[in-house]
Amino acid sequence: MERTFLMIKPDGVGRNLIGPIVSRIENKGLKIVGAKLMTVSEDLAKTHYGEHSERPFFGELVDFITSGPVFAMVLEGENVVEIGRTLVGKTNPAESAPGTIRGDYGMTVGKNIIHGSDSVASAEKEIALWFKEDEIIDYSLVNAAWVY
Ligand SMILES: Nc1ncnc2c1ncn2[C@@H]1O[C@H](COP(=O)(O)OP(=O)(O)OP(=O)(O)O)[C@@H](O)[C@H]1O
Repeated sequence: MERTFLMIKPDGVGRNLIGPIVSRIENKGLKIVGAKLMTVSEDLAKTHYGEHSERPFFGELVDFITSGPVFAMVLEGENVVEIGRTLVGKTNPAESAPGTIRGDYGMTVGKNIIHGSDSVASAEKEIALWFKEDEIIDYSLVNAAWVY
């Protein structure tokens, strides 16, 4: 089954949004197979956002993501990468529709609450970067038959 990586950023954790965001994920029918509250090292931040290393906001982005705890998750489900991105919304909360996480909770691109993998390939890379194999749990949800 497909997996994706979502991470509630320090602004989302600091604004007590872990509960409301996790509720949306569970209500949608996605399965959480990994979850942890953690601090992000500078190395991890730089590797995760490596593709932006030449952008003018890179330093700010690394400072922000290492400024407080994040809540990292691995989610599983059919087509979960695309569904995860839809739940998250567009990068800029101003363009993100109401009903999406960024559309409902965010105001600026620099503090946009949550990250979600943008492709199956990045999801695989990000899961391997953020989670050890034994932190991901394989189990069945009895209500899966009502989702699929
Ligand atoms: N112009 C900007 N100014 C400040 N921060 C920015 C800007 N553009 C992007 N960012 C930050 O860099 C992150 C990565 O940008 P990217 O274009 O990969 O968007 P994304 O894939 O929607 O975001 P994320 O990777 O966090 O899910 C954004 O989520 C945002 O926090």
